[in-house]
Amino acid sequence: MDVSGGNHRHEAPWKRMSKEELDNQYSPSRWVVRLGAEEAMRTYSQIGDEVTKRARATRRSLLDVPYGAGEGEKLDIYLPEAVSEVMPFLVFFHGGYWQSGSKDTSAFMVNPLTAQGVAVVIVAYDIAPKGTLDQMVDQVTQSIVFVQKQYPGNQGIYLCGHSAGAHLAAMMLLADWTKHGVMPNLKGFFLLSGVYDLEPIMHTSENAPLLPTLEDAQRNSPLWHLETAPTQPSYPACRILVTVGQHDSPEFHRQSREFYQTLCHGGWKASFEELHDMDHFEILWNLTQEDYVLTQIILKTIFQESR
Ligand SMILES: N[C@@H](CC(=O)c1ccccc1NC=O)C(=O)O
Repeated sequence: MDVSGGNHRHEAPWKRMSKEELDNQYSPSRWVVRLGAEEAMRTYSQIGDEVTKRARATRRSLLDVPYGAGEGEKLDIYLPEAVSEVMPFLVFFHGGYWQSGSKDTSAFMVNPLTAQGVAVVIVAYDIAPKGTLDQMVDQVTQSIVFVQKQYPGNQGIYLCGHSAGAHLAAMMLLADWTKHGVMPNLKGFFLLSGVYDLEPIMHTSENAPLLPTLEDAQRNSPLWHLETAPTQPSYPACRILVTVGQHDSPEFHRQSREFYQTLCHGGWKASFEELHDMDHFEILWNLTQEDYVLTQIILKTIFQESR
C-alpha cells in the first residue's frame, strides 16, 4: 500500500497503455456523453463565441489591454457595476491543448461573477505553433504581474484555468516572482479538468510536437516539480480547488487526484471536487450559470476571504 501519498511513477498506469489507448484517454471530446466528439467541439466554440459577445455587450470592459510587448500578449478586463480599488480579481486561462482557443471565446464566468462584484480577466497567450510551452508559462506569469501592478489594492487574485489552461495556472504555484519585482496577491486557484503531468501527453499524437523531450515535459509539469523537489508552499493560505468532471476520462481523473494528493502532502490548502454528471466541456460552460455548483464554490471561496 502506498502510504506516502506519492506517485509511484514506474507503476503509472499510462505506461502500460497502447498508443491508441493514450490518444483516447487524452482526447476529451471522445468522452462527452451527450454529443458526438465533433459536435461537442463545434458546440464548444459556438457557446464560447456567444457568451463572450454577450459579456461584451452587457458589461463594462477593457478589451485587448497589452500586458507585454508581444502582439499576442493581450487581456480583457470585465468590470463589475461598482468598480472599486479593492475588487477581487478572477484571472482565467483558456484551454485547447495549448494549440487552440482564444480569449475572444472564453468569457464563460464573466456575467455571474461581475454581478457579484468580482472583476474578471480573460488572458490571451501565444498558442502553438507560434508559442512554446515555456513561452506560454512566461506569458501567463507576466499577465498576473500586470494585474497586480495595475490594481495594487486588489482584494485578492484568484486564478482559474480549464484543461491546458488549468495546467498553465498550476504552473504559477512554482513561479518565481522575485525577478518581476512584485508579489501578486494570490489567494486561490480553481483548476478545472487539468493536466499536471505532461509526460504521458508527450506520447499522444496531438501533443507530441509540443514536447520534444522528456526534459521539456518535466520542466512544464507541476506534478513532477512538486513530487521531485517539494518546497514550502509560497502561498500557504492560498486555497486550491482541483476539479474534474464525472465524465472526464480515467487518465484525467487520475491526474487530478494525484495532483490534489501531492498538493495536500506538500502542505498546500487543497480540496478536490468531482463534478456530478459533467463532461470536460460542460464543467466550464456551466460557469455562465449563477446556480451551478462550481460558480457557487468560486463565489464562496472569494467572499469568505473578504466579507
Ligand atoms: N482535440 C481535443 C480538444 C481539446 O482537448 C480541448 C478543446 C477545447 C478546450 C480544451 C481542450 N482540452 C484541453 O485543453 C479533443 O479531442 O478533445
